[in-house]
Amino acid sequence: MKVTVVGAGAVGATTADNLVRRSVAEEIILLDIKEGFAEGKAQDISQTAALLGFDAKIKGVTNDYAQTAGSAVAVITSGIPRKPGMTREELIGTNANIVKSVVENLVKHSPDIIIVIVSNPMDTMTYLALKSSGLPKNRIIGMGGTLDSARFKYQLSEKLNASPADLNAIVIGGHGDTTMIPLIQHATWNSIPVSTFLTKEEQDDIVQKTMVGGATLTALIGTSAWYAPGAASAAVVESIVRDQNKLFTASVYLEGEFGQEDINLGVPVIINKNGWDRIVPLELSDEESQKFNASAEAVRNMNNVLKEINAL
Ligand SMILES: NC(=O)C1=CN([C@@H]2O[C@H](COP(=O)(O)OP(=O)(O)OC[C@H]3O[C@@H](n4cnc5c(N)ncnc54)[C@H](O)[C@@H]3O)[C@@H](O)[C@H]2O)C=CC1
Ligand SMILES: O=C([O-])CC(=O)C(=O)O
Repeated sequence: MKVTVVGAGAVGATTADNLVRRSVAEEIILLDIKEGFAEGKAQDISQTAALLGFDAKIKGVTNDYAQTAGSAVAVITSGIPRKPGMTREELIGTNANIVKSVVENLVKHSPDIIIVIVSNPMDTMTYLALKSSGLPKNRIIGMGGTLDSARFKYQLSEKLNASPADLNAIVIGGHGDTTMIPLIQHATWNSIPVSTFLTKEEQDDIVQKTMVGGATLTALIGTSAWYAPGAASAAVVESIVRDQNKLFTASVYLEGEFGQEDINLGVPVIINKNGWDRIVPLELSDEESQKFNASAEAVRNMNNVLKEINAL
C-alpha cells in the first residue's frame, strides 16, 4: 500500500518517520514544494533502516504529484505553523490556498484516496478539503482530537502518577486554544473515574493545561510541536491501513450528530479502511453540550472566512 505525506517539515517528516519505523505502508511518498527538501528528509529517514530494522521504503519528491498516484491515504501537513503569541486561526490566509491546491492535486492522481488533514486551523481546513474536493465525507479526516486526547492523558498521568496507557480520556470540539473540550467527567483510570482521585481545582487545572497544550509548546520551542502531532497522525493512518477500528476523536462532517450540521468538528469516531467509518454516540451533560455548541459557533465563524478570502 502507498501512503503520501505532503509537507516534509517538522510534522510531515515526523509522521513519515513514524510510519516507516513501524512499516505501516510498504511505500511512502514524502512531498514538499521546497526543491530537494523532501528528498533530503527521505534519505535521512532511510538511513535509519539499518539501525532500526525496517523494510518500508520512503521516497522524497519536489511537488511531483505523479509520484503520489495510487495512494490509499495522504496526510496533509503543508502550510505555515504558528509562532509564539499567535492563534492557529491566524494561519488561515496562507494555509487555505495551500491546502486547497494540495487536495486538488492529490485527488487528481488518486481518486479513491482517504485524506488526513493536519494543517491549521485544522477544523476549517478539513471543511475546506471536503467542500472543495467533493470527496465522500468519510474520506476526509481532521487530525486534532487524537493529539489533544494524548495530551489530556499526559496531563492526567502527571497528576495521578499513572501510566498514560492506563488512562481513558478524550477531547472533543474544535482544535483551538479555546474551542477544545477535554471531557474530564468521562475520563477514567482503568475504568475508575479520575474524579475519584482529583479535587475540582486539580481537574480544572488539567483541563486548562490540555486546552493550551499546543500554545505552551509553541512558547517553549518558538514554533509549534511535532513529535506528538507526528505520532498522532501516524496512529490515524495506521488505523486506516491496518483496518484497526480504533476509536479516536477526529474532525468529521456532522449532519445533525451532536446537534450540529454543515461543520467539521471533533467527535468520537471509528477509523478503519473506510476512513472514518461511523460516529460513536456519547451522552453529553448540559454544560458539555453548551461548550460543544460554543465551539461549533467559533469554528463556523472561521469557516465563513473561507468565503471572504475566496477559498470557497
Ligand atoms: N492538527 C494538528 O494537531 C497539528 C497541526 N499542525 C499544523 O501543521 C502544519 C505544519 O507544521 P510544521 O510541520 O511544524 O511546519 P513546517 O514549516 O515545519 O513544515 C511545513 C512544510 O510545508 C511545506 N509546504 C508549504 N507549501 C506547500 C505546498 N503548497 N505543497 C507542499 N508543501 C508545502 C513547506 O515547504 C514546509 O516544509 C502547520 O499548519 C501547523 O499549524 C502542527 C501540529 C499539530
Ligand atoms: O499548536 C499549534 O499551533 C500546532 C498544533 O495544532 C498543536 O500542536 O496542537
